[in-house]
Amino acid sequence: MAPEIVSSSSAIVSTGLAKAASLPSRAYVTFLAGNGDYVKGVVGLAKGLRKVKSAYPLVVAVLPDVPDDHRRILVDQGCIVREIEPVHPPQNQTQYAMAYYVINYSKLRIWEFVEYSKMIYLDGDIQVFENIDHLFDMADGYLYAVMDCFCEKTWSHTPQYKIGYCQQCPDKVQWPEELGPKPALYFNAGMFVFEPSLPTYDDLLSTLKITPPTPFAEQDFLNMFFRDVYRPIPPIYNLVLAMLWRHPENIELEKVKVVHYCAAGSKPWRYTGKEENMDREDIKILVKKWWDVYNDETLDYKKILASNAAASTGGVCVCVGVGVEAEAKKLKALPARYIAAPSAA
Ligand SMILES: O=c1ccn([C@@H]2O[C@H](COP(=O)(O)OP(=O)(O)O)[C@@H](O)[C@H]2O)c(=O)[nH]1
Ligand SMILES: OC[C@H]1O[C@H](O[C@@H]2[C@@H](O)[C@H](O)[C@@H](O)[C@H](O)[C@@H]2O)[C@H](O)[C@@H](O)[C@H]1O
Ligand SMILES: [Mn+2]
Repeated sequence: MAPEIVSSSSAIVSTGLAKAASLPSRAYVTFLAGNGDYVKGVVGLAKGLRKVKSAYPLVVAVLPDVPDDHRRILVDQGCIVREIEPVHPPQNQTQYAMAYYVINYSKLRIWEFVEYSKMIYLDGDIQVFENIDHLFDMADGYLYAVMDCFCEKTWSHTPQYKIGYCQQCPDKVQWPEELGPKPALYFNAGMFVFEPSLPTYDDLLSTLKITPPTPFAEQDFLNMFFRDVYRPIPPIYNLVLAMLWRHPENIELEKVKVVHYCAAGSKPWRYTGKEENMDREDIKILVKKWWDVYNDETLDYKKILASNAAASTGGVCVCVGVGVEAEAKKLKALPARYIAAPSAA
């Protein structure tokens, strides 16, 4: 039987708490497809956000093919599970950089989550090691994201790769005039700060219908669509791992807050250390850091619920869920009606 989709209770808590304290309704959001092992990435992300005491919940946009047991796991970790319909790009002969990228167009559904005024999208293969809630306070009207790197083989189809040009070091190889204007700044779509909006959502989907797909699928499309409102933020907010060997001069690892395990072979839950660059000491440290959070049972939502319930006295708020406990502390005790716990399936 499908688990109770928690958005009813946790959303009440998060929006209820927001209304109670007139906090803007904000949330982190990630995307989960299939019945494979990416669910481990999302569990790790939920626990990571809890460890850094984020004040906002984690919404998980799941495709219909995400099985009930995986949804239950996410609900039990305090996530707000929202089912979305897939988004299919126009029929095409495009060779995607990775064949599975075609499912990533479904990320576009998150612009429809207008119960939130601002959201931070994070891929399921991302971990947040330091609190980034302050990014929600950046000016409205823009899409904020970290610039990508064009130096990996995944970019070998592009002119910039062929001439050795990368926006991370624009002076190393000058962009030749004969290739036309220099490419606009290009962001990695594994992490971005955005504002859900129905007009934008409708515009995204109608524009997609007439846009021939390209190798980086929805990432290319989002860069084209938001080109005029994209604002770069520092790489500490989305360390694309390839930066460690492609542009080490741009990275101060000890200052990095968010790590994106997107390099081939770097997904912690699949890590063998055998692929190129995966035997680097910094990669081994980052993979261990991910596992330390994933295996930390004190970060399990259910354990927090149980210890809160034991500690709570009548009338004191037991507001839990990814992020709301921090919010609850801020708001002091609220009437017991804000007790949040996933309703039984
Ligand atoms: O089988 C899959 C493949 C991808 N994803 C989601 O789509 C995102 C983008 O894919 P991925 O991170 O593998 O792309 P990369 O950043 O490595 O290019 C993942 O982080 C997941 O959130 C998923 O849920 N299941
Ligand atoms: O569907 C396209 C994907 O494109 C991006 O991943 C790429 C990109 O970062 C390249 O620059 C790297 O070389 C490559 O390794 C990495 O996989 C996003 O991380 C992902 O969320 C998703 O949008
Ligand atoms: Mn990713």
